[in-house]
Amino acid sequence: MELTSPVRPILITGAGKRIGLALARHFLAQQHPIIISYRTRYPAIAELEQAGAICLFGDFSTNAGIEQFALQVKEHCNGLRAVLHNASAWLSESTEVSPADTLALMLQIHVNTPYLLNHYFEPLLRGHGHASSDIIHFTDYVVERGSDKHIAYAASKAALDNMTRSFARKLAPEVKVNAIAPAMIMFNEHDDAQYRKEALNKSLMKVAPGEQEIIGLVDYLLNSQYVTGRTHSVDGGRPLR
Ligand SMILES: NC(=O)C1=CN([C@@H]2O[C@H](COP(=O)(O)OP(=O)(O)OC[C@H]3O[C@@H](n4cnc5c(N)ncnc54)[C@H](OP(=O)(O)O)[C@@H]3O)[C@@H](O)[C@H]2O)C=CC1
Ligand SMILES: Nc1nc2c(c(=O)[nH]1)N=C([C@H](O)[C@@H](O)CO)CN2
Repeated sequence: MELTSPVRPILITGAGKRIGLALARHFLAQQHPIIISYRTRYPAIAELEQAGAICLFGDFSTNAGIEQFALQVKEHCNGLRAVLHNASAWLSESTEVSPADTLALMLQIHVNTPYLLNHYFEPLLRGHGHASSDIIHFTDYVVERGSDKHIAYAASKAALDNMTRSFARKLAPEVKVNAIAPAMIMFNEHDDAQYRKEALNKSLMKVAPGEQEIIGLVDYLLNSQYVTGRTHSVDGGRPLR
């Protein structure tokens, strides 16, 4: 993509699989330029490259890795339409990883990464007019109720939720900043039948809706001229169970 492309790309982190990949395919289908980060080079990365996406390696486990990715992005564009902070790891407390390391890993991907990338990309998001750019933080339903098995994960997502309001105040009115707080959207391959049954029973709607539910909300937020600083739940009525 030419640096002078009139259409600013949408940046999606962690877009090699699942929700991030579905978002990447969605915007490519709309002929909107995208830049994605990947850590593992899944087969889908080649598909995205062939479809015209700029796919950049990004390992956010260190601050140096975050900076390296940000500098690569700046070499490929002189403006951004949106930054979708999708990259995440759903770590539970376990005997294999110490509590200190679990907390550090969760804070690194869910706090350090969006915090630093928002600062690196501010100049690329600003300067394009009123409500012309967006940041979307992907948080989680557990921000509002906690989790006894994913304590560090929930705490890090709660920090990300708070940063939504801070960055909304800092960057308005040029840049809107919102959070999407999903509950069960899609299972992981290793989820067994019993887990799936129990997980579906936790919401009123009793389904795992899939990526399209998130895509529709992202499109709504990108098209809004007014909505900012808010967390948008996608939880099937789970709080009401
Ligand atoms: N799926 C669901 O039902 C729910 C999802 N969410 C949130 O929605 C978002 C998307 O969910 P989902 O698609 O399931 O996400 P995944 O768990 O599939 O992870 C998304 C991507 O994040 C990347 N990633 C993880 N750690 C790092 C890192 N240190 N550096 C760079 N990339 C990294 C992974 O790369 P790699 O594969 O190479 O490790 C992966 O491709 C997440 O923020 C998640 O927390 C919230 C609630 C429910
Ligand atoms: N990074 C991820 N975060 C989360 C995932 C996931 O697969 N990757 N999955 C969930 C669950 O679906 C949970 O919402 C079920 O109650 C949460 N976060």
